[in-house]
Amino acid sequence: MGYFRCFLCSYYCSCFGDFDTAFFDGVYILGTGWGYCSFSSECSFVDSLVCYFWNLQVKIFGIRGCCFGIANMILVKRMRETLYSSLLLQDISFFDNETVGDLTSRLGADCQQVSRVIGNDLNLILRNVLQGGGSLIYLLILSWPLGLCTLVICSILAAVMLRYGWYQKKAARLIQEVTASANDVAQETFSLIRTVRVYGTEEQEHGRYKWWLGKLADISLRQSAAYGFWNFSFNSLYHSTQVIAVLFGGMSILAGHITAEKLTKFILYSEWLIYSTWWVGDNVSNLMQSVGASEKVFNLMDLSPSTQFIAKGVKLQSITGHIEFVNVSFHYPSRSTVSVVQHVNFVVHPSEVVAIVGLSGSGKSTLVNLLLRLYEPTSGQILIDGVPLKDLDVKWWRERVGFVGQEPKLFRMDISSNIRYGCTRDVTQEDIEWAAKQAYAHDFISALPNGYETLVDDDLLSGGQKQRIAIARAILRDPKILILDEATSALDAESEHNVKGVLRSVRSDSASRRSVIVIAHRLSTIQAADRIVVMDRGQIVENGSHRELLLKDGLYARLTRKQADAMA
Ligand SMILES: Nc1ncnc2c1ncn2[C@@H]1O[C@H](COP(=O)(O)OP(=O)(O)OP(=O)(O)O)[C@@H](O)[C@H]1O
Repeated sequence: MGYFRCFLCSYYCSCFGDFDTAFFDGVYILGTGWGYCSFSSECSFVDSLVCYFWNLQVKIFGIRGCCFGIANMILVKRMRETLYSSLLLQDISFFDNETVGDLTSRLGADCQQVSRVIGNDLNLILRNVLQGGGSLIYLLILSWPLGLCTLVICSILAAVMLRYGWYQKKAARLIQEVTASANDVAQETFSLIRTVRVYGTEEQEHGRYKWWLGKLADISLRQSAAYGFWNFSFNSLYHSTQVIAVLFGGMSILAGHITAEKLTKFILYSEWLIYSTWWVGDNVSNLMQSVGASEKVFNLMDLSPSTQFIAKGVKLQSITGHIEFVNVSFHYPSRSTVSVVQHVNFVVHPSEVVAIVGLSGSGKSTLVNLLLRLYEPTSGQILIDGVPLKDLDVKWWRERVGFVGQEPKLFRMDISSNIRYGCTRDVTQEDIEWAAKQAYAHDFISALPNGYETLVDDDLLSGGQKQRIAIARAILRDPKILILDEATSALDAESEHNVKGVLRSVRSDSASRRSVIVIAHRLSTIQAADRIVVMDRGQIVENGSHRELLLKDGLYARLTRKQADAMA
């Protein structure tokens, strides 16, 4: 019996808390964090030794903490992975509505919050519920009227805590939104630091960030006030249990209903109970905070991927490069009332070079976005070799398209890796250098201290150098369809002339010739195109060769004259 009691006591001590002193039905245990078990009159030496090792085992190996830690680590890793891949597979229009700061906050701080729930809060809640439950049972056994009084006080405490937890959840959500907005401001300012410096808007940017920090401080202030109220409630209720215990317990002793020893035990256990309630409440409010923080994370994780990635599309045996826009209209999802492209019809024949020109904002890049399937037409369709583009396997299609955009972006990696980026075939260093030579990038790359191994990012090279690397990237893919959206605007005239010749056909045999769509504002550079499509306010207004369009004397002729006048 002594062994059993001693075992229970030490197990209780080791599992439910690091108590300095614990009473259990007359057995006096000196328990510390290491589960040191003292000898009592009822425990034999062997009993105490077994209990001691049991405690040691629980504490040293920290089975419970270790399990929670591992579960937490696995879960957070999976969460981050799932969230990241869920975001990567969203439609481009999703990113039009979300900010980078917000998404990175979700991946970083928010996932960390969830980790805290799993690793700490749940663990502590479990421990304290067990400890509080044990104390309550023992209190009721000691004296049920006093036990019930303590239970009522704990219930009030629990009610205050629930309210406090609800408030914390709301505050956490607000804090997250405001933090994400502050992050956005900082991210934007640092990425546009050159513009900020040139326009001298450091103070203005500081003010913008400070405004969000002020909002954050405001919410935190209210959170602190709520915490103060909560703490006050706890202290008042905690002391009232002691007052009740001493008052009624003292009267019961005088009446001879309970002994002084029982009252001492009662006070100690009621302290345990109320502290357990406090801990549970505190952890539940943390849990609520984390739930508030993780709600958006879970919503984002639940998003289904873009239909492009779900649908199993057609992979053609070969592709000639015949592109046809059939009555295509489109509006961006974020501006559903503004039609950006209206009833567009035109054809690009295999190996043809077609230039798209027009005033700024007339919808040229939008046509390219549709061809790349970054967005789907609102009506009409695009046919590739007679097959609707939306029926093609999106990965297969993109592997066959080379694209150089207006402002090429480089990844923070070496130049070789940047040129190789997205290339699905095996390429050697010679292939990379060959592509760089074609793009007239080899000379400047070789002049860099580490040559092709030089680490670059979006800020470390000139606009023209970045364009050359992006062109080399496109050339290396050897695509059947090449799209150049102001791809050579930052090159000097000579390089532009040379690069354009290369882009039209990297190899001279006709099998390797490609269809090229080129968008350019500098009209002198597209005169040699097989055909020129002229756009105005989302519609095609002219279509023909340079000579034919000049004879028409329409928008194209007007634009050409204006550019010639400006040069003069
Ligand atoms: N992601 C977007 N969301 C909403 N509207 C957009 C988006 N991208 C472009 N637009 C709008 O669509 C219209 C056409 O833009 P687009 O970029 O196609 O013009 P563009 O002819 O290529 O102009 P530029 O010659 O200046 O590059 C513009 O009015 C622009 O504001």
